[in-house]
Amino acid sequence: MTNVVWTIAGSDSGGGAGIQADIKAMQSFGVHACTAITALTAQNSLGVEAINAVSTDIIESQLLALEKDMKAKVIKIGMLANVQQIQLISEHISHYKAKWPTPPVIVYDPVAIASSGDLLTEEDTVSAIKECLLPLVDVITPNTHETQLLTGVYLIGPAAIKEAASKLMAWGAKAVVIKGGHWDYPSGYCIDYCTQNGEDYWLGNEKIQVPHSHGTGCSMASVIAACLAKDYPLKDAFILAKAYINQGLKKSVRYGEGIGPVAQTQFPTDLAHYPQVIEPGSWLGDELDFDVPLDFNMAADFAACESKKLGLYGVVDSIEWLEKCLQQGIKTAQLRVKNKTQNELDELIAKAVTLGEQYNAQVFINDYWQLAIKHGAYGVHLGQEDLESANLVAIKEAGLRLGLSTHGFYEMLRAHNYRPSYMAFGAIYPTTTKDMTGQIQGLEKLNKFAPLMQSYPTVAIGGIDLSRATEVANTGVGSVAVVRAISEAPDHVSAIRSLQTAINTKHD
Ligand SMILES: Cc1ncc(COP(=O)(O)OP(=O)(O)O)c(N)n1
Ligand SMILES: Cc1ncsc1CCOP(=O)(O)O
Ligand SMILES: [Mg+2]
Repeated sequence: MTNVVWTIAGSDSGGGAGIQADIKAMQSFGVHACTAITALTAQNSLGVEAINAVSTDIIESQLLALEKDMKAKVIKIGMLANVQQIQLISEHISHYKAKWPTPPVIVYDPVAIASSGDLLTEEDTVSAIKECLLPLVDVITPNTHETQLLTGVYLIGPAAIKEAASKLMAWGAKAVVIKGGHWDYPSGYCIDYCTQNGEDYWLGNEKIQVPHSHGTGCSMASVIAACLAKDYPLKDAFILAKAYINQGLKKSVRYGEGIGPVAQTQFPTDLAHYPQVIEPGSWLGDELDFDVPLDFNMAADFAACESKKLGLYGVVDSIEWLEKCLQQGIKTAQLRVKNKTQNELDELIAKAVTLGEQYNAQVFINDYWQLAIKHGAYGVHLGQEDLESANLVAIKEAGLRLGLSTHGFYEMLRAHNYRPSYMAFGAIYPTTTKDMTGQIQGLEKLNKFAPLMQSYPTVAIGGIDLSRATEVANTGVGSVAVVRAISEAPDHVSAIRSLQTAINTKHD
């Protein structure tokens, strides 16, 4: 079942949208696409000439064949041509959710209007969608026209987008992605919105002005489905889908005389295709009426580290261990202490700073940025949650370096807004040092993070030991951060030497 995704959708004879787009987009993200076709549309780049809904019997035969042998981890639903089809699909999905050992995740792209402006579904379908299908949907991905059609909310601004999403969730959808390709708010920009578990995510970039955008909606939903099948969190799937579409728009070419298809490419590896994570205080944040953040929260372009490659990075919880690491020639280290009193912290951090200077090493202080500033530390390491509370302006003005933790693509792009001194990716492997449940990234993702963030010094952390150090370094990440691989080693001197050798050893 791993990585099997079904698409239940209409065929587009022009090859740009529908089933044809879905298969190609899913393929680009390394999942296997199975299909159940709901309509045989006759269309080309100029418009839709016929719809030709497939009978419910024929749809059902496709679903039964797949269910027997190729159960899906994620099911993406696209064009449903009439009420009977909506009812049939809803019945089957209810059955899968109740009976399959692992219930499938349902991504519903409520395809209603083709990019040519033609209606693709009968007009009486909206109430059937709300009553039968939405309660079964994990992620719904309408564009702004479809959102208006389903909710009746006229999308005059961000508050209306949120209101419409709330309606979709009140009808049962667990999460909502509203695709902003047709929105033009603010003018000249493309803004997309996602909401899940009470969190809002907004992405934006300048509109890519190309005529060939046919299939962008289907492709975006398909990439989301594929990424969910690969266990990416929705916010990461959202960002990757948007980057994939941006890349496809830039690479699109003319086929036919009208609106040609978005190009189906590959995993986006160029940062230029990625959208901006919109945060309070940014220009787009202001346009979207985000609450203005505290002044001290807005800072970017932190002091640079000595070199791009930080090498073996020892993360320690005592002054004794810090000195042992520095004595063995480690040049990047972090004092990461928890549960100490203010007086203890003051003394520890002062000592850590002195040791760093003595050994000419880059010693970062985890969490305690005020004391790091007070004692003139080399730098501080902060987590994503600290970004809202730490005085980033004071850290920057004091000339301290800033290292930021990231767990996934969304957090990485968010961290990029601050232009930190280095970017850390974790947890790469399971670890017992810290509870990282649901946040294990693995080597495949690290292989994507490191080149995307190649303008920064990069650090990998979490579960790295001698047996894994070389494969981690081979991703191109410039530093390997470890806790237990040093502190729990029977002989820390030889452990440090072996780790140093392992991360400097490239093999194919
Ligand atoms: C190099 C490096 N990367 C990540 C972390 C984790 O920092 P944070 O998210 O602030 O979590 P805690 O360490 O405070 O538990 C780190 N410390 N160092
Ligand atoms: C602090 C931290 N942040 C992400 S994983 C981790 C702990 C890494 O410890 P270890 O190297 O022992 O797995
Ligand atoms: Mg921290």
